[in-house]
Amino acid sequence: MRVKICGLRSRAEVRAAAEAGASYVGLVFFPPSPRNMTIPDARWTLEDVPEGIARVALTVDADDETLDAIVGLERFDLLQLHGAETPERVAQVKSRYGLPVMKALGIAEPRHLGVIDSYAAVADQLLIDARPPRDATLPGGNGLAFDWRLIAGQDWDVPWMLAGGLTPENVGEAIRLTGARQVDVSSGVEERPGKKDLARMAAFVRAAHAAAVADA
Ligand SMILES: O=C(O)c1ccccc1N[C@@H]1O[C@H](COP(=O)(O)O)[C@@H](O)[C@H]1O
Repeated sequence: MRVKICGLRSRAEVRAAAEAGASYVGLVFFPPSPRNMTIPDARWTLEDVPEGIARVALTVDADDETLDAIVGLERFDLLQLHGAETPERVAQVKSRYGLPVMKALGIAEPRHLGVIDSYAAVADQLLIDARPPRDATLPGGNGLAFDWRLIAGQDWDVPWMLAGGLTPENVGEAIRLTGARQVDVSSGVEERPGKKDLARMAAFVRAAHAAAVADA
């Protein structure tokens, strides 16, 4: 079981996520988000991440100039594209930067599963998230879950992560229903938007690992 904790905003939060056992730590580069990270602050925030933990940069329909600045920090191992990027754009980003790319896809109904294969053909990983409401400011990080039965028994040609409204309380059931081997959380481990709750991060990782062991 691999856990990603996203929307971290300080070195203390990154350290706590690592100590809790996260396999991925994520920073959000999206100004409307309460978890937004500036490029200069990211360099310092990720200065001493332990070896073996993947550092993820989350962007939303970012242009090349923004991605150049983020990748130029030389701090990231994985790019998470969380906007309306097409499969062509995913392929372009992957080849321009030579970093693995994880494409986030929002689902709410069976018909939304249809596009996933075209992204699996170009992305290194997929992140299956809840589809945000039409009037949402953020395309993710809304603490919104989808009906996990939609993807029960599904698998794709590349590794995938389950996200959307996960919490220490529900992640076990989500793993049991979907068979996810990787899970991602942001708002479910916060004390308020943009501020992580260190005890909830640890509880989340414990619950995810317990469900994976129970499943094995
Ligand atoms: O967290 C954000 O602010 C955010 C902003 C823009 C796009 C995605 C964002 N977060 C990602 O959304 C999912 C689910 O989050 P949550 O656990 O439901 O709060 C997760 O991948 C976050 O990384």
